[in-house]
Amino acid sequence: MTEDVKAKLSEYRDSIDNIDAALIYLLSERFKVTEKVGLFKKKYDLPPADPDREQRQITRLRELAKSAKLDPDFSEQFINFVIEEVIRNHKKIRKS
Ligand SMILES: O=C(O)C(=O)C[C@]1(C(=O)O)C=C[C@@H](O)C=C1
Repeated sequence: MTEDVKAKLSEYRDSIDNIDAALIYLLSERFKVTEKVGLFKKKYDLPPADPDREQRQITRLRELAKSAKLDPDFSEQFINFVIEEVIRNHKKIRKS
């Protein structure tokens, strides 16, 4: 690798590191809110999962992904992955 190539790759990676940090902070904020939702659902005896809400989120995010030139299937997989973890947390809170 030439010095120029190394420098360019390092520049791209610095940018990736910043974006990854932003994603972690955003996810952390999302999970702080969903923890409140979990406690709220426990208090009012609401079910951990709401499939209708999930479907609306998926539809909305797929549209947003298209306009952002991101793969809508990837976006759907990503939000499903996050929601799965939220539901697991809601169930834990419910049992606590
Ligand atoms: O909106 C809710 O009811 C939530 O519990 C939050 C959330 C989400 O993470 O977005 C999680 C589980 C539900 O199935 C739907 C959405």
